[in-house]
Amino acid sequence: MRVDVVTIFPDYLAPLGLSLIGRAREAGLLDLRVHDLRDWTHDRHRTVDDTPYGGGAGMVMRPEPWGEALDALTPAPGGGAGPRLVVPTPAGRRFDQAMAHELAAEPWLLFACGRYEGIDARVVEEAAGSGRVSRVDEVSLGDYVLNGGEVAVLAVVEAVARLLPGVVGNAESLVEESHAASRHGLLEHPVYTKPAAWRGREVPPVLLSGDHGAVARWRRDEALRRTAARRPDLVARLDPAALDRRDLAV
Ligand SMILES: COC(=O)c1ccnc(N)c1
Repeated sequence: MRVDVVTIFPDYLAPLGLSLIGRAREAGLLDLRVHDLRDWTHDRHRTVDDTPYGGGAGMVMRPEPWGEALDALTPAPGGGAGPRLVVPTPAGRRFDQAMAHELAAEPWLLFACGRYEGIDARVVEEAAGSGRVSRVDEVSLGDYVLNGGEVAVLAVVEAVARLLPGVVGNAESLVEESHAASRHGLLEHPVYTKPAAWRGREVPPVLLSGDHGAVARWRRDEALRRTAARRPDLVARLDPAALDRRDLAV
């Protein structure tokens, strides 16, 4: 997978050179390229923003640098499949594990990191109709505001890259975690490791019992309990299979 990121703070994406994602890049599983939007400015001050039409506080990112950047980084219409353009914004569609899987199936993603009050709306309109990108998604991590899209890109790239074959050592661990489809929308159960007793707190005895059926039932019950307590919204959408304990006869 190729991933391009356009930002006025390239150093913000440095963490993508570390650990799991860094190894994926070294292994050639992820071709990550970070670009400075100011490379597509032409004035002495390398200006990327201006005051908003209609008034109001803050500044808006100018369309010209973005237009030139996207033209430079995407194939001309008819020149082959372009990237899926992803624009992190509080006004976007909610990012979730299902979207992570959707994006992980793409051969090429291009992230546009907005700053200030956002990017001139014509940039996304122009890209969507340009024939240079496969589609455009404005994506939100949740109902809160950041100063820029870079932090969101770090989160989305990690959530997506870890799903690529070969990136996570034990693919099995991808199956068991919260929000994975296999968990029917339940949150993950509590996890424990040695020592069996720590500061007077014992690991739940069922986990030491060796009874795999009882462990599976305990984990399912704990996942349900947690989900009901922390995410009642997910309970409303629960897949009935999540409640079916017949499949726990391991
Ligand atoms: C500038 O971008 C944001 O503030 C942002 C991006 C994605 N998700 C959010 N919740 C905020």
